[in-house]
Amino acid sequence: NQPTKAKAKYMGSGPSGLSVRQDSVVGSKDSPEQTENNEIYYVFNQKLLQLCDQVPKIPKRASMVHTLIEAYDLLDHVTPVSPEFATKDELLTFHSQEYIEFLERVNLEEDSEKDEELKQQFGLGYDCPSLPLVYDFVRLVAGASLSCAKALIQQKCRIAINWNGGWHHARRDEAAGFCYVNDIVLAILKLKEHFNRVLYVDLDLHHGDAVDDAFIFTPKVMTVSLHKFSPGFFPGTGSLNRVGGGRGKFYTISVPLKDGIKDEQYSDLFTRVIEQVRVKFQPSVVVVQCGADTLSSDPMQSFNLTPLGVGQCVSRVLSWKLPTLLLGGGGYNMANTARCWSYLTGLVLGQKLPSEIPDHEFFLEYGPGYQLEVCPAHYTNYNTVEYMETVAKAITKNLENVR
Ligand SMILES: CC1(C)CN(C2CCCC2)C(=O)N1c1ccccc1/C=C/C(=O)NO
Ligand SMILES: [Zn+2]
Repeated sequence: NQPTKAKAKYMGSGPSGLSVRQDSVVGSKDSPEQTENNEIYYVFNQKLLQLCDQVPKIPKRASMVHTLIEAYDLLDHVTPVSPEFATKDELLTFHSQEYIEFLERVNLEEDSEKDEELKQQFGLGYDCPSLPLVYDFVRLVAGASLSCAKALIQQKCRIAINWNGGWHHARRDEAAGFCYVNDIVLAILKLKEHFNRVLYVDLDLHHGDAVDDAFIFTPKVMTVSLHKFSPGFFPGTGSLNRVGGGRGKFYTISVPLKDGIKDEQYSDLFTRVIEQVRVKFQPSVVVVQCGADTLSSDPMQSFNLTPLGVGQCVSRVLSWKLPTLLLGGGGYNMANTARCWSYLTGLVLGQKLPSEIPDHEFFLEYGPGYQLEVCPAHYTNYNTVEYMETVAKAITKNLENVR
């Protein structure tokens, strides 16, 4: 029961070229407006998939994730919700007017030489190639994460999922690190209006720098980021002594790791840190960025995790039974990213998925084994026991200053 295709009505070309009225229907087509109070909101529509499929470096990833989840019959157990476009005002709660109006203007341009230096100024260029319909993409990605935040606030669900969100590097006034809009900051700002203490957990290979920066001075949002930290590795921030500042000091937790870490060591450290965070911070809502570029066969070739390791961390957070928002993020081995996020969706539903990849449009991408499981690679693990102890002890010490 997919949401019917959002009935987009093009009302002639406005200033941005396309002004679309989005009648998003909630729930299934045969029960419009009806939303059984299901526990799990799953946000998507065809427009969002189409826009995300076009993002370079992750071609068709959005559709691969969605169709694998559908092929495993998981959509029958969630409430599929078609997201609204974020309004310009909603985008402006974090992003600058100049940046947003720039995206609005270049939305329709082909990749012309025009505005070239302007594009550079706003981060479009190398790490963030110009996207066709970039403004529509930004508004719908942000709208999807905001739809999740609103559903959690209105208690329409306890868990909300947007696998097309999680763009943690986007800055207030520029695209960065392949992120064009910071849907995470927008969602947290919305959640913060109704929840006292928001916990943000970033499991992506990369440090969630722009989310950290957005909340570095407030004790209302605690950010915990596990990431690769090594000379020259993007974004270069997230060292152990990055603890936040002002009234927010010690409410930023950085967990810097080395290449080669595997499921057990990763989830053990995560558990040690996050259980202390839970006791000290007592979050009222949790946002988890589940970037899958930590998996063993990701082109990043850095960490050596499998979906089981990521799942152990997500399960730990879900066991707290708090309102929880799950987001996507990095992940450049498309099939393994789809495997990971399908596995996590099954986890949320308490469903064990069969190992055989079900037949569906992208079946051949899962060869030669056509299995759900991801095998660890034979990487050297540079995270010694001593190093892990040092990290855990430093974080414990910092957390003594909280509460
Ligand atoms: C352009 C991509 C995103 C792709 N890529 C690899 C993977 C596969 C081919 C090269 C990168 O290193 N990228 C980046 C380049 C510059 C800055 C940031 C990133 C990635 C950020 C990220 O994942 N944050 O969570
Ligand atoms: Zn990443």
